[in-house]
Amino acid sequence: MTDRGLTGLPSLPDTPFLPTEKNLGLYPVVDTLEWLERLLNAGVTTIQLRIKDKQESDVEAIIRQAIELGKRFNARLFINDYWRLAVKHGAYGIHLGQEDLLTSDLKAIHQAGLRLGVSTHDDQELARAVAIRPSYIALGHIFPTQTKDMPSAPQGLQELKRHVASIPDYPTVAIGGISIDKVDAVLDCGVGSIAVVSAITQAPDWQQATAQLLSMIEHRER
Ligand SMILES: Cc1ncc(COP(=O)(O)OP(=O)(O)O)c(N)n1
Ligand SMILES: Cc1ncsc1CCOP(=O)(O)O
Ligand SMILES: [Mg+2]
Repeated sequence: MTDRGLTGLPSLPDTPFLPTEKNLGLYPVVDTLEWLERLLNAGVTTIQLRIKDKQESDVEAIIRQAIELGKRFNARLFINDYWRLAVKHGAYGIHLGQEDLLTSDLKAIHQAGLRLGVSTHDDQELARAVAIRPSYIALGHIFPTQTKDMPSAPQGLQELKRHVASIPDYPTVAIGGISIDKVDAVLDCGVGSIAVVSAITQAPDWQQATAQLLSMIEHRER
């Protein structure tokens, strides 16, 4: 029998994905080895390499080096999208969106012992994510963002709070348009982690922005 009825996905692992920290803290999402190294040196412990729309052969060397770097810093490095390369090179974890789930081998990822983060935008996607029993669930986008074209409207803080409350056993990550001035309000919704791109990479002073974000988010961690 398949799970297509509930999840639309052909085949799910029999047990949950490996756990990760309940509160993943500050979670920068970056697209180069240079950013990874800078941010790991600045004290970031959860991070994602998100390279878009390249051939696997063009990104394999970068992904391999990123995974080595993550291990050297004992960091939780999630690879976005390129799940085959993440499995091949033994990443800490993988991040997949709803569309990615349709073309990924979740059993292979699970069997290889990688953690899995899944994106969600609404109640239906949240139900599908829960059926997969991933390591964390991302909720977004929370506010308008310039970084990624989003077909749906931002979910806002009220929906974020409701979604977080509905999955108390999962580590949660909020993403999308989260600038430093919005961090406290997002944390008030109960999320364990805040993922950011532009709040760091477009900041006038990325070191100052990273230090401030780390201190605001760690200060609130339980
Ligand atoms: C932490 C986190 N949350 C959401 C996303 C978005 O993933 P996805 O919907 O697959 O879109 P792309 O990032 O692949 O364009 C993410 N990467 N990280
Ligand atoms: C990758 C991604 N997924 C949902 S929103 C987003 C981009 C977040 O970037 P920013 O923090 O600059 O809004
Ligand atoms: Mg994706």
